[in-house]
Amino acid sequence: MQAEGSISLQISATKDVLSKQLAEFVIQKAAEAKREKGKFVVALSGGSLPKTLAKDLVTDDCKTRAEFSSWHVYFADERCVPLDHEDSNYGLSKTELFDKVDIPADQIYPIDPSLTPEECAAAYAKSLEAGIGEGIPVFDLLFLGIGPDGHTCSLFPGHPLLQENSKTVAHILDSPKPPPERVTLTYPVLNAAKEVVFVSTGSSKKDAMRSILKDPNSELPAKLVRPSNGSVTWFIDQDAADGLKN
Ligand SMILES: O=C1O[C@H](COP(=O)(O)O)[C@@H](O)[C@H](O)[C@H]1O
Repeated sequence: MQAEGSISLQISATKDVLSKQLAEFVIQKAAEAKREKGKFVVALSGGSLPKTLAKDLVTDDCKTRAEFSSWHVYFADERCVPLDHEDSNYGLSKTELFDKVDIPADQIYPIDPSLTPEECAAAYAKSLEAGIGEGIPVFDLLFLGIGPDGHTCSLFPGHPLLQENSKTVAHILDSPKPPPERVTLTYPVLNAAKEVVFVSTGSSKKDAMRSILKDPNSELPAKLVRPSNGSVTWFIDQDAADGLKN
C-alpha cells in the first residue's frame, strides 16, 4: 500500500485479487464501526462496483466475518428507473450482494422511483436525515466507482451539479451517460465521509486514473472527493494502473 497524504493506493495484479483485498478491507472497517457504535453505515455505487465488491464478500468465510447484520446501506447515486429495471443500481446490488448475505431488509434504503427525480432527491435527503441524522450525513464508508470520463456517483465532468453545495442529494435530468434521470449524493456528503473507497478496474479507466492520481490540476469529478476528516483508498487493478506509468 503506497500512501499519498490521506490518499492510499492499492494496485492489484488482477480484478480477482482486488476483490479479495477489498473484502478484507471492508471486513476490518465493518468490525471497527460495529465495535464503536453498533452499526456500519455505507453507501454503494452502481456500475461495475457491486460485482467486484461482492465477489469475495459473499463467500462463507467472509460472510461470517463481515457483520452484515449491522450494515445500513444507502445508495451513492441511483438511476430513476424501477428497482427491478436492469439499469437500477439497487437492482444490481440486490442481485450481487443483498440476495446472498443477511443484511436486514429494513436496513437497505432504496430510492422511491415512483417520484419525479426532483421529488425523489428530496425524499432521499429526508431518508438520510431520518436514518443518519440532521445536517450533512457522515457515512462510515462510501463505495465509489469512476467512469472512463472520471465521473463518480452521478457527478459528471463540467456539469453544474459539481457546484451543488446546499443539498445533500441532488437530481440530474441530463446525465451524459444513460439513463439521463438520476439522483446523486453531492460533494458536501462525499467530503464528510469517514472513509471513501474507490474501485477502478479495466483499461478503459487508465486515462482517468492518470489524470486523477498524477495530474495535480485535474478537475475530474472523482479527484474532487477529498474528505476533510476522512481517508480515500483507491483499489485499482493493473489494467487501470497502466496509465500511472512514467
Ligand atoms: O453510471 C454510473 O457509472 C459509474 C461508473 O460505472 P462503471 O460501470 O464504469 O464502474 C458508477 O460508479 C455509478 O454508480 C453509476 O451510476
